[in-house]
Amino acid sequence: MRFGEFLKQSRVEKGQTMQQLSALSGIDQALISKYESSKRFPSDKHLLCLASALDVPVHSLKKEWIADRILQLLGDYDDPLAVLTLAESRVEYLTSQKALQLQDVDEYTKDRLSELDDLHKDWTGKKPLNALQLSKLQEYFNVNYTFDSNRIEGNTLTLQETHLVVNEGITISGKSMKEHLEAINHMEAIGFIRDMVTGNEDITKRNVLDIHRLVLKSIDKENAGAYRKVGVRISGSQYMPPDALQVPELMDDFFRFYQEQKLKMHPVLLAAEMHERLVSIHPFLDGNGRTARLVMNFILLKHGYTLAILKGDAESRLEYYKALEDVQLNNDQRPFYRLIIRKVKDSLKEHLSMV
Ligand SMILES: Nc1ncnc2c1ncn2[C@@H]1O[C@H](COP(=O)(O)OP(=O)(O)OP(=O)(O)O)[C@@H](O)[C@H]1O
Repeated sequence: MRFGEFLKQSRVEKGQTMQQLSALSGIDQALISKYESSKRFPSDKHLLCLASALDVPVHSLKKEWIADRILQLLGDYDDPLAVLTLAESRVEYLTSQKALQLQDVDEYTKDRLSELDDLHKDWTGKKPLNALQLSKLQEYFNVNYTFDSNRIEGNTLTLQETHLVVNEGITISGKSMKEHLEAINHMEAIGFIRDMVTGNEDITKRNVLDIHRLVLKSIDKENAGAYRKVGVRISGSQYMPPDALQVPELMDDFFRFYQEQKLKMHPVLLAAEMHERLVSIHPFLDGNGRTARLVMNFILLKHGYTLAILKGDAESRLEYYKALEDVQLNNDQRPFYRLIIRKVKDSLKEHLSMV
């Protein structure tokens, strides 16, 4: 049934003439006639007026209306089912985000969080560290973090080589310019998120784009700091990131979610959640993982935690990807939360052992 037929049926069932519906809804009778013959589609405002005049729930009218608009959009496109399948996967993703609601945290995760809270207290108790000690610690963890984050992405610089490139300015023979730039850029991006913390800044569209711009600086000028305009696939994964057209809106949701949750969620879960949401939207052509890990670490640092480092060896990478897929395909956040909690714990313990 088309929207117009549905409208007409609802009117006839109520025993109303078109004239009566016009009087009750305040919509011109000629226009109602066009709606009923599906020659025109009502605006949202007119949908509300019609629903109230006919005493039917607005969502039932809206549902028919949307179905018709989709049909109109598909037109004579030669593979409408492919479009609908794609749209369906997006709907699943959006509903799994539960319109910005979070599923309850399970007992096991709560227990792990409470262990973290104790370690966090111990770490806070060590502050303030003296300036030299602090800069040594930061240098050590910045290099380790850069090494592993870039290794996940396929960079082949070793830990030692990463140190030589970023701290000594040495060029490693046999390694590409891109690999050198990735290391240098990542160090700069860590400096940027640390400055954001010092400057009491927060997650905003501008800051996230700036982080991404730094990650791809001098590597991909065209895409650095810009949302993608084309579709992407994540190799080896069944999960399909959303269509490029949806990226700006999903990113607006991402920032809105942060604003709504930042004072409610446990900071470590918030950091994990923002990480997962960003890589699932996959707003960039490249550099999504590195940017999302930097965003996560910004949130951790902002709340007095230390850098959480996801390792780049094959086994750890697999666990990381599998945990992401559990959220994306099975709507199960637990493995990803637990992975991040474990990484934050390892980092706090290692920091504590060094002071
Ligand atoms: N289902 C998934 N399986 C694997 N990776 C996923 C999945 N969903 C999202 N991702 C993210 O995609 C990232 C890869 O995307 P992209 O190549 O754009 O990022 P990158 O920063 O260039 O590389 P990398 O994150 O590997 O360092 C992964 O690191 C991971 O964070």
